[in-house]
Amino acid sequence: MNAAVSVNNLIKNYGTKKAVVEAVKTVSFDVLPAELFGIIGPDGAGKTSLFRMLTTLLLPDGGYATVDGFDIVKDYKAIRNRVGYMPGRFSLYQDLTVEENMQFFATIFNTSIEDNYDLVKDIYIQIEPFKKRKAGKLSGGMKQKLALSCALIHRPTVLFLDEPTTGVDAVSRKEFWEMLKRLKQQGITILVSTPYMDEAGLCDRIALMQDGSILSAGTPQQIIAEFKEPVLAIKADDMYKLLKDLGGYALIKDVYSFGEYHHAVMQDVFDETDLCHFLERKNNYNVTIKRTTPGIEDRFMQLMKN
Ligand SMILES: Nc1ncnc2c1ncn2[C@@H]1O[C@H](COP(=O)(O)OP(=O)(O)OP(=O)(O)O)[C@@H](O)[C@H]1O
Repeated sequence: MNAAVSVNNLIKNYGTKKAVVEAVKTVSFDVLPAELFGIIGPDGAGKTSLFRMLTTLLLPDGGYATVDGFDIVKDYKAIRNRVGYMPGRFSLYQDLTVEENMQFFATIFNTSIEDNYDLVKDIYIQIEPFKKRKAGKLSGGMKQKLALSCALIHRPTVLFLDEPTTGVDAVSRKEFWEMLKRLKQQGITILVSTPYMDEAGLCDRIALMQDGSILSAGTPQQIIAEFKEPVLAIKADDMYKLLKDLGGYALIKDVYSFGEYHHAVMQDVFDETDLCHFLERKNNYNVTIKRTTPGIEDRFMQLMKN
């Protein structure tokens, strides 16, 4: 099957020769048609630079890529007609109403809301009651739905969503991912970037990105399976002291905060009772230790430290 997006050793640098920022460093990956592909990485990882190159808004400094079979440099006009792009910020005209924003984006692409209503209906219906309201006066979740509707109005084959759920409440985030699943079922290829690890599991495949490089790519299950060491979830009354003390235990390879627990990556052979006694001797109170299944975040931490 031909890839919907094919990225080969793509490079983006900013700045001058003296002070170069290597935002994207020889990145390669493929996305299949109708795949939901996530680029997962913290702020500054290079996600926006990558998306802006693939949507032809930024020229690469090296490598090449195709979107829907078209070259991102030579065939930029064809690509612009085929992709939908929802940037992290500023994609809407705040002074235009919901309806006017939709009409504006439809007009740019020489189409109309009516022509493609079936594609955006599910999403647009939720904001239609506010169609006379200015975009600037919408809640975060509603802005996000409007931005997605605008990015879809010309029926793109590939959709790029740059951190679409940043600053959006938990319920709207969940609804948003359900919308993405439905769009995928309609055959749209979706590339979505996010700093949230919990969203990685909702993608068909993901690439973990940091400092301009892809550290690992595959299905969420494949990435989790790369993590081989045993992990313990540990908590006590004073979590700060606990973290420091865990760092001094010989059989712990790595330890970091993880929600209400700390995660300790253990050597293959260890004894939980011995660890508990060690922590109690150091005056940690109400210590709880339990074996836990590693997730994508654990693998990311491991890759970042290597
Ligand atoms: N126009 C620019 N000039 C100089 N450096 C830039 C420019 N744009 C981005 N950078 C730098 O390139 C690196 C990658 O930034 P980029 O915005 O692509 O990452 P990101 O993963 O999308 O992060 P964020 O969510 O913070 O935007 C960062 O170090 C950033 O400071």
